[in-house]
Amino acid sequence: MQGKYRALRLNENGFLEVIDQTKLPFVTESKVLKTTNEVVEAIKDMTVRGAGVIGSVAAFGIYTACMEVNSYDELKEKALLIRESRPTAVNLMWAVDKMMELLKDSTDLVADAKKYAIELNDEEASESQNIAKYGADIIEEILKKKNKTSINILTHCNAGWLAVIDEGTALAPIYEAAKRGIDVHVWVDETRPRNQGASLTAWELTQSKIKHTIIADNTGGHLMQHGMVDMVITGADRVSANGDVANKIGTYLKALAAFDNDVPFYVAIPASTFDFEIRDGVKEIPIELRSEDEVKYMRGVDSNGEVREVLITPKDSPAINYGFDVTPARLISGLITDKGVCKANYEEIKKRFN
Ligand SMILES: CSC[C@H]1O[C@H](OP(=O)(O)O)[C@H](O)[C@@H]1O
Repeated sequence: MQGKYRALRLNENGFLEVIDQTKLPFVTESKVLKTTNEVVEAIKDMTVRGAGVIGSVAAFGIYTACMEVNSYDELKEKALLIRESRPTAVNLMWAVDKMMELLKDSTDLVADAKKYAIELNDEEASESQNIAKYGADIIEEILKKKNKTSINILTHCNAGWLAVIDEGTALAPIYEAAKRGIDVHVWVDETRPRNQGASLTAWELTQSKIKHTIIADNTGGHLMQHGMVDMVITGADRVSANGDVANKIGTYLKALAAFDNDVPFYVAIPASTFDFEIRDGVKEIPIELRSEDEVKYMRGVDSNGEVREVLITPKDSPAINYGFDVTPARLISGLITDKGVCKANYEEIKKRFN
C-alpha cells in the first residue's frame, strides 16, 4: 500500500498511523492520528520523534489538516501549529513549507496533499538507502585502513528507521554493513534523559540481530582513549551552511572525545537537514528546552510489565533539560549524505546542496 513505512503509514481508512515510540521497547503499539491537534501533540510529546520522522509526520499532518479545512487560508493556520510543534529539527519546517508550496494552487487539497506527502516520504526513503550505501563504504574504508575484520561504532541517540524513514541515517550504514557481511558491534549511548539510545536504538539493533552494548553517556570518552571505538556515526536535526551540526544533547562531548583520540566522527543526514539560512550553527541554531521532568523522572516497566515513570531526584530539586547541542564543523570528519560524503564546510556543502 502506498504511504507505508516501518515507523508510520497511512492505514486502510486513510489516516496516519504511527508507532508510539514512548512505549518502546516495552510495548510495540501504534497510534492513529486523525486530527491536526493529535499530530501536533504526537510531535510535542515525542510519540513520534527523530528529525526525519518528524518531517514525515508533518507532511502527512498537512494532509490530515486538509481534511479539516475548506480553503488554503484555513490550512495555513493549521500548518503553522504543526510547523511550531518543535524548534530544532529543521526537517519539520522544511516538510511543512514544501507541502504548503506544492498545495498553494491546488483545487483538491485532500487528494493533492496525500499524493505530495507520499512522494515526499518516498524520496526520504530513497535518500536513506543512499546514505546506507555511502556510509557502509566509509566503514569498509576504515576497516581496510586499520587492517581489521570487525568494527566498533559508537552512536548517540536514535537515528535509525524509527527516526528517519526507512533505513534511518546513522544506523543505515550499520544495517548495510551487516548486510555486506561485515562484523559490526555498536556502542549504544543510553542518551539521557529520554534514553533514545537505550530504549530505541537498542530495540532496533536487537530486531536486526546486530551486536551492541548499551553504555552510560559518560563512557564513550574512556572507550575512545583505549582504542575501543573505530568510528562514531550520529544523525542530526539541523546542519548550518558552515557545517555545524545540531544533534541530541551530548553529541558535542562525543565529538570532542573523538577529536582528542583521532577517532573518525561522521554525521549522516538527508538533504532536508541542511539549513542554508543559518551561517553559524553554534550561535544561531535554536535549541529546544524541554520539561525538567524528563530529567527528574525515568520510564521503565514494573514487575507486572506496566510502563511506569519514577522520580529519580529529590522532588524539589530543580533541573534543566536542553534537548540538543551544536557540534562545530571543525570536529566533524565528514557528512554522509544521500549525494555522497562531503566535508563539513561551507564551500563543499554549497557546491553539493545549495
Ligand atoms: C536524524 S533524526 C534523529 C535525531 O533526532 C533525535 O532527537 P529527538 O529524539 O529529540 O527527536 C536525535 O537528535 C537524533 O540524532
